[in-house]
Amino acid sequence: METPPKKVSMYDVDEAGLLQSKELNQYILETSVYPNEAEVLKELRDATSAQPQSFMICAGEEGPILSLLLKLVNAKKTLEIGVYTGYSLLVTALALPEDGKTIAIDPDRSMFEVGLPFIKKAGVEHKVEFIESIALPVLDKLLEDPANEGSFDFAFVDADKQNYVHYHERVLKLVRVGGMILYDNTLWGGTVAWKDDSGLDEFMKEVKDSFVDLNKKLASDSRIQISQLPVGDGLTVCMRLH
Ligand SMILES: C[S@@+](CC[C@H](N)C(=O)[O-])C[C@H]1O[C@@H](n2cnc3c(N)ncnc32)[C@H](O)[C@@H]1O
Repeated sequence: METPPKKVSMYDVDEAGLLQSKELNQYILETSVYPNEAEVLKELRDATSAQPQSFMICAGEEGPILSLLLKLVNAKKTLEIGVYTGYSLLVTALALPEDGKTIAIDPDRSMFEVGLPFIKKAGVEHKVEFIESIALPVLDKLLEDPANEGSFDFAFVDADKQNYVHYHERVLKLVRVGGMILYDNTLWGGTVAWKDDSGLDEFMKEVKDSFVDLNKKLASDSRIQISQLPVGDGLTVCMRLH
């Protein structure tokens, strides 16, 4: 019997990313990302590379766009779903004003502990409130207090991809009109455009289907304006319109 071809899994993340050109990806990193990356962010990225699931860290080229958008909306109060070792969290904390605050939710505190020394070193620990939990109950708890509605300027969603569609309804209530929600990985390695899924393992296929569904929903949601960027693994930027 023939051995079946290996299915594409989360561990097969290609360094070339969506560009499918390692050289071009490297060019972008070396030309515009790394020269402007804070030293402490570089250190956190290096420390994360020793972790067995280091592919989970957000793409280097996402840092600048995250920071830029946070500053554009004058973000002071933000939300992050999916912290891992805290790269995007540290980018956020560095972009917030001194009295800014970010609520960061993740059920795995051990990985946050890997990044915490760098957050402390950067002098931004006072801007971070880490909540050790899965996200949905925390969002529901926040929404129990009407004062939280429309009180966030910005949200970055980067966890538990199959639940993005459920996060959307909740996060949209928490973010103010004119505020932004960023959804990471929405092009899922380019697989959202694949006609034939037979090369994907079960998890990749399940997540692909949820992104195909989410992408359609976001594109037809009249409460937001979106731009889907081929940055990193696909980043959908949404602005709340009303
Ligand atoms: C892709 S990583 C986040 C990467 C991070 N934003 C960064 O910049 O490195 C996903 C994280 O989501 C967390 N996670 C998994 N399920 C979750 C859930 N239901 N709610 C919140 N976080 C969850 C995992 O523990 C993991 O740390």
